[in-house]
Amino acid sequence: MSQTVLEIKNLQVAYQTEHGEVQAVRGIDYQVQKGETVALVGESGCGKSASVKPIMGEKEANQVIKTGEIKFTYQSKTGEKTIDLLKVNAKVMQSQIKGKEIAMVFQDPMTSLDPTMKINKQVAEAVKASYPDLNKLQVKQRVLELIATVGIQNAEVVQEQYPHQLSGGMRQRIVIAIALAGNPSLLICDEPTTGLDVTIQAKILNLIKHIQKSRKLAVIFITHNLGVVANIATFVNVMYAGKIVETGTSEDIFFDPRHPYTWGLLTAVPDVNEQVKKLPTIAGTIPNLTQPIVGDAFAPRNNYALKIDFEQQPPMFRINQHHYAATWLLDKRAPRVEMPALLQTRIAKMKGAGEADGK
Ligand SMILES: Nc1ncnc2c1ncn2[C@@H]1O[C@H](COP(=O)(O)OP(=O)(O)OP(=O)(O)O)[C@@H](O)[C@H]1O
Repeated sequence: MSQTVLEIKNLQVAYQTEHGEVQAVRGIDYQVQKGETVALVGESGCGKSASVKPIMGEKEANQVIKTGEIKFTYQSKTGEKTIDLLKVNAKVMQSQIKGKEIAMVFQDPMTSLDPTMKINKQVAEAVKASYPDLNKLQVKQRVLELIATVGIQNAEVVQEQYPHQLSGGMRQRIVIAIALAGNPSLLICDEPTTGLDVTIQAKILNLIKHIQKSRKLAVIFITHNLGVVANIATFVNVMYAGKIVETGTSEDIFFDPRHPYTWGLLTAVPDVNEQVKKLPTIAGTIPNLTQPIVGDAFAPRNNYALKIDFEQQPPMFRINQHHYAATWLLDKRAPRVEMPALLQTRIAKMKGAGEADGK
């Protein structure tokens, strides 16, 4: 039986600026179940972070929640509880939810770690914040356990070091240990591997996958690089200009993508087997979100756009029970359009490799 940990309904977030109101999140809906990883993927500025900050109760002075619900279900001291995170007061958020039930791992570990404090002290603070009744020895043991949980073998040595003495990958492991200190039910990872070199990136991704599986965590994984989530996401939500434009399982998105924006993102993922001098990028830029958007926000950059794309917002067309895409190309009146040849070749190769592996 699946258990819904997070349910977001019609979330709309704007920012007030001197140039007008930026409609950063224009109505998104999705759920995260226990033991699932949901990826939010899209170019910079498409609203990934803006849609996730309200989950953590983060509120910039110019942020306005236009409407929506963020239902979070967790085990409180008195049993299972469902709350709307948009309605929880800041004190409860700080004392009971943030860093405890919901934890976050950011891109740059140095912004999460205190450069002047030894690792053991930083992990211990996180442990004590969630378990104030533990004695000194219990805290010490828990710190070592957490450091070992994130795959650090010489925990005794590492815990005595300062962040600058560790590599980027090790620092990110410590940030993950701190995030796990309160035994959260939801972990939000915001570009956790960006900036790390490819082999370290793969190791951190494996670690997150392992932790997610062994603890049956619900994970939201934010990235601009679709390639990163291929092996860890249960579901992928592709975001563009503040909306989810395609949603499906990893298999749906990687083997049967339907939105031209998803085609663009997939084409931009480097393929180690292809000798491409310059990676194709999606031409053009995201729209100005202070101006009203008519039709499909992606239409001006979409080589496959139909006349109606410039006039009417496409609905989410159903492809299968969990795969939907908002593109007029899926309307039964639309001409038949094939995805770019490069992508077709890649998918055929991936399918071939999968079959050869017996998958
Ligand atoms: N505090 C703010 N004030 C004004 N505009 C903001 C603020 N934060 C975000 N925005 C705008 O909201 C839109 C969505 O930004 P957001 O940071 O959510 O995008 P993102 O997809 O997370 O991008 P990135 O990958 O670069 O973090 C962008 O147009 C951005 O400029």
